[in-house]
Amino acid sequence: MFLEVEVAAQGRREWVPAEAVPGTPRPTCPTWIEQPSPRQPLPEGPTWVESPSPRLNVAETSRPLNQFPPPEKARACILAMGRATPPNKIVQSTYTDWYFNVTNCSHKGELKQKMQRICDRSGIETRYSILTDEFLKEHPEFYTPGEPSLEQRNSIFAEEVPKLAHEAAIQAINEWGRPASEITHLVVATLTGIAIPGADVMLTKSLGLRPDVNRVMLYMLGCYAGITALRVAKDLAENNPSARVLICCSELAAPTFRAPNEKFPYDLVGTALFGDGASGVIVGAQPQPKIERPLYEIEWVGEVLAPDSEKIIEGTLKLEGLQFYLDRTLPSLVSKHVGAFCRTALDNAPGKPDFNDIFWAVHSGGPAILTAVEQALELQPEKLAASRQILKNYGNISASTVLFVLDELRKADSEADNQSDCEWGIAVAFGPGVTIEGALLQRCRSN
Ligand SMILES: CC(C)(COP(=O)(O)OP(=O)(O)OC[C@H]1O[C@@H](n2cnc3c(N)ncnc32)[C@H](O)[C@@H]1OP(=O)(O)O)[C@@H](O)C(=O)NCCC(=O)NCCSC(=O)CC(=O)O
Repeated sequence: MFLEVEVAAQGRREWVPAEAVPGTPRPTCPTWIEQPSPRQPLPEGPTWVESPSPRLNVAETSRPLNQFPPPEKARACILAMGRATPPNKIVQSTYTDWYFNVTNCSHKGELKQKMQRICDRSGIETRYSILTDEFLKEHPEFYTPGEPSLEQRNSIFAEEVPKLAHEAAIQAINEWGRPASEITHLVVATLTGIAIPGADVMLTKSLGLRPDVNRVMLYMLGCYAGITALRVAKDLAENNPSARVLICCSELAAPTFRAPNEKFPYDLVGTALFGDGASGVIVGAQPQPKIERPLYEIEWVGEVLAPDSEKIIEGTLKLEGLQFYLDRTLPSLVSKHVGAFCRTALDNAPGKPDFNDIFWAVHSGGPAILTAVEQALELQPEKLAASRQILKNYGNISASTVLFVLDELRKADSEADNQSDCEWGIAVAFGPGVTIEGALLQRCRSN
């Protein structure tokens, strides 16, 4: 315990250990309580009573939770970004025919028309996938109803996830301009399969990182994991002198790929929207002058759970792969809670700017998600141009999406970067929970 005392001779105040101040009672230690011996029957515990959930309104949750570090600490910055996709490009306008054909379901006319309607309204023109004709010929278990495929899927993902992450990481490292051996921490996020050892180990080897690089693996979080990775990287960079954190998000849509089935209409939504892609990001504080060129300073990162929403996005790992349930109410739920969350984030910026005074990197979950955010925040349509462009070119690439949007926004020649005048911005993503996670960023002007 420390007490603030006045140093008499000098008239200033400082913090000293309590025991150094005469007359201060010593803090009492918790007393040891006799426990019943294990042989005695345990006293009956309280029974589990179903209590009404606290029904916290997101707007009412106590904030600020994340106003760390204190201002004198150097903020973490995004120092470089890279992205990668598999070579196989899907053209969305022809996808329905290909999908029903390759899964031997062309006879399911009504379902096929529904899929076509979803694809037409998806806002997507192209996306990327490891699933080619040749691949699916070799792996009929991916679409044969009732055929177990978890083992095959996992062994394929164990190779493909780090492979894609490697490409994105190499781009980021090249842009960063320092050797891979100077990466001190590695944070890897994926929703695609589970491997032991994981993609973090494969990447450490393939990228030539130091064997004592400190690794963190984020499995199965969902689309908000790109921001979670930024949050972890920010903490690591701000609390470890000279740390340089490599983030890799690597996502494939293949875990949920299966033949269309009338019983699971939400499968069609996922199959129409999700694509493959990996993102590499390097984060560090106190950039080295003339070597490192910071892109964004990460001012604040936070997340919040929407109340009573656990069943809105659900994944179930089955022998036939990952079953992903997407409730139709997701866009309206996002719309209900995103405003309070983003206001909290933005209150950390000087002058508390308005939503239309900043740049936006919103997770391109689907056109209905983007419209929900646009309407809830009353954003001018151009504010989500980068998010819509990433959706159009890549689809929803889960955790990588929001990082692709940020990468798009920082490219001065990008069509979507019509917000380069804005100094402050918010990157925000959504996923199971339902979780809203976001970062307040300040654009670095040295670029
Ligand atoms: C799917 C859409 C592109 C469809 O566009 P529109 O809404 O404009 O069109 P629409 O209403 O006519 O819908 C077209 C058809 O899709 C059906 N449909 C829409 N949403 C559905 C759902 N969740 N489950 C089952 N069917 C659904 C409609 O009933 C309709 O069928 P019919 O034509 O037969 O009447 C859009 O609704 C959308 O963007 N939805 C949000 C998708 C989403 O949840 N994304 C987040 C993914 S999760 C994520 O990003 C986070 C994470 O994974 O962690």
